[in-house]
Amino acid sequence: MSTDSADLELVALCKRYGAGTPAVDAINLQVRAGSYCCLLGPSGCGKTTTLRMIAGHEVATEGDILLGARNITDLDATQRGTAMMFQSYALFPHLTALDNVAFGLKMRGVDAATRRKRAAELLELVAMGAYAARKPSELSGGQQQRVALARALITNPKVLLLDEPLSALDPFLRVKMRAELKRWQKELGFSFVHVTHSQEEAMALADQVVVMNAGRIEQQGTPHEIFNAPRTEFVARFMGGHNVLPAGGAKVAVRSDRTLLSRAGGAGLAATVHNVEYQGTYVLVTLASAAGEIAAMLAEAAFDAAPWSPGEAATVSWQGAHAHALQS
Ligand SMILES: Nc1ncnc2c1ncn2[C@@H]1O[C@H](COP(=O)(O)OP(=O)(O)OP(=O)(O)O)[C@@H](O)[C@H]1O
Repeated sequence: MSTDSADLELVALCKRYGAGTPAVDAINLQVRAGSYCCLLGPSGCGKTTTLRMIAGHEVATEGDILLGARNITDLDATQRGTAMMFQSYALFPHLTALDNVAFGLKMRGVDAATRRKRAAELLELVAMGAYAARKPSELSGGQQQRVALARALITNPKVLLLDEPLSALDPFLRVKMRAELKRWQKELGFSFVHVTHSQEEAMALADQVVVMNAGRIEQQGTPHEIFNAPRTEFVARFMGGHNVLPAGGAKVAVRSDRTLLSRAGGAGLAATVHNVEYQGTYVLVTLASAAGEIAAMLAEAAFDAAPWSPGEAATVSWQGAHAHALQS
């Protein structure tokens, strides 16, 4: 399998469907060759439109898409060096796994013997050689995903584009296939650009997380950077696991497992416990305060040593080093 990945770059890329707010608003993004990038954001933020412009399924209104040394903005989808894997895998129900995989080469005019040989090699690569003669309805969700991956790989892409590839799977299989996708990406050595609305999925998979909001990139970085130093209130709230709290006329984000509760009063925010939820390793204590709802994740042993009950008054505080100033 060739692994000639290339850097992907989006330069001031825009998509407007009509008057009003653009679906994608002049985004700049670099995805390094051989890396796993997740486009993450709520419904309607423009992530699918961005992916479809990279794939050539949607025309860019303005801006450029560069792949290695080539400007692919206006090229036909089949000429770009990208391949797409869809949410429902989009396998043809009446074709066998082998013919589904071979299909991409048929479209490119490759002769039948060559395309079947190549398709068989790719099915072996994804450990599906034994299922070559089966139709999609005779395969499990995970097996269909592997066939879809082999089908995307047959055109030798430099970048694989994945649109919510795990959302059709049940939660158990989703976690299993997530690990498999990551392994394939490392083994194949080329870039994956994966659209998801799941924070957990992006954190588990990505080298680079790109958080989008209303057509713009709100923040990008490693999962660790995004989770530990959210730059805006949107990112802190969207990633979860943080409280957004007032501090000196500005707002800061503090992780809920670093939010401290005391009965002694002193410096901090006055709050009232309104719910206590046992979660195993942690106990989640939610409180009402003038700054809105606050969540504190207390280690089980700490909670057991001094339990909290609904209705109790508490003072919420945090260490300065654990607070991240947020841009408005
Ligand atoms: N063909 C279209 N015509 C008009 N507007 C569109 C079209 N496709 C998308 N949009 C609009 O562009 C914006 C971005 O849509 P997009 O599908 O990229 O969002 P998304 O982040 O992928 O959301 P989701 O997670 O729901 O798929 C939305 O406001 C959407 O309504």
